[in-house]
Amino acid sequence: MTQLYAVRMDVALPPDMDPAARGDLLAREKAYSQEWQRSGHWRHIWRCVGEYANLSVFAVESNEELHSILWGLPLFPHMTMTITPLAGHPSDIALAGPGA
Ligand SMILES: O=C(O)C[C@H]1C=CC(=O)O1
Repeated sequence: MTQLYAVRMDVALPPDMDPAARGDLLAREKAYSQEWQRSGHWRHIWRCVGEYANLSVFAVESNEELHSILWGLPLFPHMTMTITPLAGHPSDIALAGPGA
């Protein structure tokens, strides 16, 4: 069964990182992220205003699958992550039947 997770990723790159290496890393990160978005596993990605951070929603089959996707991020060694498993909310009108 598909499970939803909110993942906040905070990025901290070394300030003295070589600009070419930084550019290559970010290009690989973008390609990897967009591949998982196209597959439907990475449902949303939002920039956290004023921060080098994003808030993303993943749809995966297991903790292990999410771990594998996150572990593969080229930026993973430079990220701190906060992961929140999501459950349906009883007040969500999208989950209620007609007339509820
Ligand atoms: O910019 C970021 O938030 C970090 C990272 C996550 C996906 C991506 O393309 O970059």
